[in-house]
Amino acid sequence: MISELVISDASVRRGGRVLFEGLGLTLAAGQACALTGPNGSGKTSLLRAIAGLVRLEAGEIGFGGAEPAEARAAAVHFVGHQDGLKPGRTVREELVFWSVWSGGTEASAAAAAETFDLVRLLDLEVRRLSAGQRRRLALSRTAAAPRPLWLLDEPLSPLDAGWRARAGELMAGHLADGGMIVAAVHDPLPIPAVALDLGA
Ligand SMILES: Nc1ncnc2c1ncn2[C@@H]1O[C@H](COP(=O)(O)OP(=O)(O)OP(=O)(O)O)[C@@H](O)[C@H]1O
Repeated sequence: MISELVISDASVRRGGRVLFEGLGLTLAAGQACALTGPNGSGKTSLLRAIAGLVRLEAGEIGFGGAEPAEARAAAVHFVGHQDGLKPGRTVREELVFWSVWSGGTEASAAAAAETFDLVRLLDLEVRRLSAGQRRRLALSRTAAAPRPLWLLDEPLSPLDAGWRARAGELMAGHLADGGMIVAAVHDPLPIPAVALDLGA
């Protein structure tokens, strides 16, 4: 279990351009960060750097003393903007795959399907889902296996008003349980969050 995320003096370069430098962020258990900034300012790149998928040019990302590779493998859910779902799998196959892969079980996958109202869609191929249903399926990974740090890239954008509110409740519940969230957003997050603006 990790209980802290500390980013210090971080810089990331992509395509020959420095996206940000000298960036710092400290999150404790129970805290969220709303990452904002114009298109191309580096929000996704920062989430990917926290997940270990993009190399920092300078600086450090620490997980409260845990070994970074282990923390990333066992304590982080990354729900990307491109949600990484396989179009030819059924919702059930996708949910069970991600659940077992991230340390959950078939039973926790079934519970996640209930939580995200996916039960009637379980036999449908992912390619047939609407944008909001796809996002609910991607977000259901967070319920299928408990992991303390959620990295969410525009988690609410395709969701309707009811699901935005429900996602806010689920995020608030995660924070109340001592979890942490870093979410890249263009609209305000429906939970209290530290603001980090890459466009500032
Ligand atoms: N693999 C790559 N090679 C070259 N440039 C890249 C690569 N990945 C991202 N970039 C560039 O880095 C910049 C930041 O991209 P990023 O996706 O992090 O921005 P963002 O703030 O999430 O944008 P948006 O709000 O549009 O989602 C963009 O100019 C993008 O073209």
